[in-house]
Amino acid sequence: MAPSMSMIQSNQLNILDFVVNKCHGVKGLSELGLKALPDQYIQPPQERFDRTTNEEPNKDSIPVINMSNWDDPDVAKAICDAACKWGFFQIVNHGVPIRVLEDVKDATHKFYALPAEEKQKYSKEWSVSNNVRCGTSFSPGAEKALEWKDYLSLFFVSDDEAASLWPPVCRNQALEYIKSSEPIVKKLLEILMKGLNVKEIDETKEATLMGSKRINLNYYPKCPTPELTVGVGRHSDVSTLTILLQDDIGGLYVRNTETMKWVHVPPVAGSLVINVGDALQIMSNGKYKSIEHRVIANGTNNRISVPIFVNPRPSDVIGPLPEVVGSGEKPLYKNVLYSDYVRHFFKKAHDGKGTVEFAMI
Ligand SMILES: COc1cc(/C=C/C(=O)SCCNC(=O)CCNC(=O)[C@H](O)C(C)(C)COP(=O)(O)OP(=O)(O)OC[C@H]2O[C@@H](n3cnc4c(N)ncnc43)[C@H](O)[C@@H]2OP(=O)(O)O)ccc1O
Ligand SMILES: O=C(O)CCC(=O)C(=O)O
Ligand SMILES: [Fe+2]
Repeated sequence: MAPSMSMIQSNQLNILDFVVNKCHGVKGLSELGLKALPDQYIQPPQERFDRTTNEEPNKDSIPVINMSNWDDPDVAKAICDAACKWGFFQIVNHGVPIRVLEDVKDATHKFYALPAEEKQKYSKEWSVSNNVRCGTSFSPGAEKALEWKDYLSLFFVSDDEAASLWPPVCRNQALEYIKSSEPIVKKLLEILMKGLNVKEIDETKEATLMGSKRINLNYYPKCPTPELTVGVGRHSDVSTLTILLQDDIGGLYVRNTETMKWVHVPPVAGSLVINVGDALQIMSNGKYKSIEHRVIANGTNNRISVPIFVNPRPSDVIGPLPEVVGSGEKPLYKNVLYSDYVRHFFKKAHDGKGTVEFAMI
């Protein structure tokens, strides 16, 4: 039987079964036209976002950096400064064609427009590979309150694997976005490494910095009571760098670690948001910051975002780079197997900056 509003009101609908197991996601819930948020999504008061108390009043903003002259020392300085202070910046004139960005946004909408039964083929239960996973919230089994977000997560192994396993409606667009962002990723890492006195990125270092990639297609549907829930709870990414494409709706907030208030990352047409992840914070011995961020739920609009997580390979051991701690600086982090680190991240609910404690000395 197709679910209806009255089934929800009379508690006949098993929300978790509908959203998680049947793969309708929160998009399916939103499209039922709910007037009230199901209890499972009600966050504790301290995790809700109240603009009057949480938002940075002086509108301090993360930098927008023009990459057209990427060899300019001022550009390199702006990038390293932003990575130290904010852990976040936006880039424009980055060399990724606007058409590629538009195509991957369209493809994201097309994927989420598929019937639930089609999306279910990629769910944890049915997917033929761990590298392809459609889900909702973050870690529903570990969360006290769910997050108002659906996702498709694609771990890139090879073009051949993507061709056979990734959903046809978004496969080529996701691959093209990954491929065409590679030059800017390399350039950013080269600049950031120079800032740490790493003169050359040899093959081993390149693999540890950017040897694996995961792309997520995130969907945040319109929410009946957005002030009671979150799109994504407070977390830092476990990547080396994240390259995030957002649409024009807005809602991503970054922690200002000086004031502890939250700063909005406004959509800038044609831009990409770059953030430092935990792996780079660890490798840089804390010089570059993997900053806490969150996404609010929206009562009026559906929103999408498409992050590419650029990571070490799962089999890499990461720790402070010898170039950083070689001159006697005290290491803040121990060496950890990257897949252990990521598994630790995925097995708990979002907990702000909690994950990095796993690697602290
Ligand atoms: C989804 O909402 C998110 C996601 C994020 C992500 C931020 C990032 O920075 S992602 C970059 C992570 N790096 C990598 O993926 C590269 C390294 N990968 C690995 O080492 C492995 O793929 C692995 C992650 C360790 C998984 O290994 P494996 O043992 O083969 O796989 P499983 O047994 O299936 O997974 C273990 C555990 O993790 C959960 N999980 C796996 N993949 C995902 C995923 N893509 N999204 C969510 N959860 C995932 C899986 O359910 C398992 O948990 P169980 O409790 O079910 O056993 C930031 C913010 C967000 O809101
Ligand atoms: O949707 C966004 O703007 C950010 C999503 C995010 O933080 C993530 O997927 O790790
Ligand atoms: Fe994130």
